[in-house]
Amino acid sequence: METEIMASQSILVVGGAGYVGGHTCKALATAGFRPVVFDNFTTGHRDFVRWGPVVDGDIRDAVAVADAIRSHDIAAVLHFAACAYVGESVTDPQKYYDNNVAGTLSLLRAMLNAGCSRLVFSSTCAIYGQPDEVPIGEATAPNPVNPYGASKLMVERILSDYARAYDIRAIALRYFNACGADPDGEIGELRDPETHLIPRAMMALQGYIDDFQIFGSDYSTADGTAVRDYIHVSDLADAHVAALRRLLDGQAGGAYNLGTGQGFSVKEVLDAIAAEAGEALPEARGPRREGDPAALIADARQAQDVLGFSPKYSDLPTIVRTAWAWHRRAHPRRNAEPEQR
Ligand SMILES: NC(=O)c1ccc[n+]([C@@H]2O[C@H](COP(=O)([O-])OP(=O)(O)OC[C@H]3O[C@@H](n4cnc5c(N)ncnc54)[C@H](O)[C@@H]3O)[C@@H](O)[C@H]2O)c1
Ligand SMILES: O=c1ccn([C@@H]2O[C@H](COP(=O)(O)OP(=O)(O)O[C@H]3O[C@H](CO)[C@H](O)[C@H](O)[C@H]3O)[C@@H](O)[C@H]2O)c(=O)[nH]1
Repeated sequence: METEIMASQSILVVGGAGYVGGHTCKALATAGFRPVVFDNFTTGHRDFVRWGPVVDGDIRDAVAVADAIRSHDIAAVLHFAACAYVGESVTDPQKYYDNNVAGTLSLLRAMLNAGCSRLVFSSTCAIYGQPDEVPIGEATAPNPVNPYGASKLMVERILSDYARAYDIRAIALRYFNACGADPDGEIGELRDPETHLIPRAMMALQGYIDDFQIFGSDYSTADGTAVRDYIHVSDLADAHVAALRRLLDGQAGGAYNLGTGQGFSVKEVLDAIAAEAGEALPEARGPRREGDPAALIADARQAQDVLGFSPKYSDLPTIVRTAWAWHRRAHPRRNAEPEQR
């Protein structure tokens, strides 16, 4: 019998030069797909593009996206492109609704024009706002408390309306706290400015910031600091491959939480970082950051059941070890000698 050799399918990874998109390109290549990055490099990194070709472009340019889909014979789109700073979304909502919502409408127009109908979308636990109960299941009523979360919820709504009306099938993946770095050390988390707990703590250890603080010690949690569900970026990447396969198999779209179901407090995360680095962090405690809920923990059983989601790297020591290995390279220690005044 003749064996049919399938050419590897090309997947357009919009925002593929960023943190989660970059790791997902590696997972796609490992799984036998050909990732084609489409990115405007506002927050992305050229040296994160390692597993396939790149098209420089903006998702708000529907003609450029449609051209990329046609010229690379794209089978499906993974959509990571967005602005993703919660605080900035409050002070500059226009930027968020323009890039995240209008940008996605433009991307969808390009997909419809070019005949590409499968999409995996990066959503977030921010769509839930400040829910009263954890763990948070997908049926929890969404109630975003900032324009970033609102923009992601709007896109989810658009995707379900488009799925009903047009030939579009989409899976939204609602990540909780993405963290860690590629276990092989190829890429990691690199932003400017950096607002996230783990990279900020590591930048403080390496002498890059001197204002690191624990935001709030008076939450109703075991040690008073806020609790989050930290999910390793490589596990997120694998979940994207699983969601993609489901869509390419012709199965239904939907929305799935991605987390571990286990929460760690800020204090517990910092203790794990100190243990890995062999060095204590400054114990500076500041006020709560506005809009931060006390605890966000995922109920990710639907992702386990439907996508076979089974995190491999999301134990706290592995998260911290991979992040620290990357950060020491991205931010070599500086200011070893205290400045003379
Ligand atoms: N990092 C997290 O903890 C987290 C949690 C939940 C959801 N998300 C979502 O996951 C996605 C990826 O997040 P990330 O942390 O990797 O962010 P990131 O900033 O590292 O990546 C975003 C990428 O999209 C590109 N981009 C932005 N706007 C674009 C546009 N108009 N056209 C083309 N490219 C554009 C950027 O240059 C960058 O490469 C985002 O949609 C974010 O909202 C992230
Ligand atoms: O310097 C810091 C930075 C953060 N924190 C605390 O650490 C916890 C985690 O904060 P991150 O900024 O790392 O993450 P968030 O939980 O705020 O953000 C996550 O959820 C957001 C929605 O609420 C977005 O989806 C975002 O992309 C995602 O990382 C929070 O309690 C925060 O107050 C500190 O104590 N000090």
